[in-house]
Amino acid sequence: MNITVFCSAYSLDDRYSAPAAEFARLLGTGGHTLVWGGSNAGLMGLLADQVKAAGGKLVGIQVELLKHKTYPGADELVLTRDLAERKAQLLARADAIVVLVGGLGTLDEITEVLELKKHGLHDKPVVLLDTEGFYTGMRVQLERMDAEGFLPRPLDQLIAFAETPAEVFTHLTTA
Ligand SMILES: CC(C)=CCNc1ncnc2c1ncn2[C@@H]1O[C@H](COP(=O)(O)O)[C@@H](O)[C@H]1O
Repeated sequence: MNITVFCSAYSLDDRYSAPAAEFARLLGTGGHTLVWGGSNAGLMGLLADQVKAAGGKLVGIQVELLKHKTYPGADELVLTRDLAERKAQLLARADAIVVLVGGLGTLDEITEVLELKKHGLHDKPVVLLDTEGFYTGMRVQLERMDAEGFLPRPLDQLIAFAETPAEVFTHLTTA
């Protein structure tokens, strides 16, 4: 399976980096391909190292403006002109999307993927790994949208929430 992953480009402490590394190992040992932003920075670089060490493949979708941060060992590297084209490629190359902890870049990516899914423009599984309750606030917001009529489809058809890396793969195999 080609799994597109959105996550932080910053180095984070063990509470966040250990579950990300475990997720990456499961992805690699499961024989999957990591499709990601193609960066060597922070959690993105750690993810790529762990997937590679576990025998998985790497497809990087990097953007021209950040090409100096490109991960050197990807099996395939795509260079896009701008962030919009990169987001389109990250989605196009995915069989499923997994979201780990991240900042504004991650929020931008997950919002676009959910908005397109809302409109029926794709129907790929989206799983959010909610490490350390990092996404509690976003989940509360999404559940309120769901409960009060702001979404055309039930929330659980748009996104699944996992608390552990193993649970992410349970969602992906039953999706
Ligand atoms: C100087 C530095 C840290 C460079 C970061 N270099 C980057 N290289 C590739 N993709 C990125 C980069 N920064 C953000 N992104 C995109 O935005 C997300 C991370 O942004 P953030 O840290 O969540 O907000 C990633 O999923 C990725 O697709």
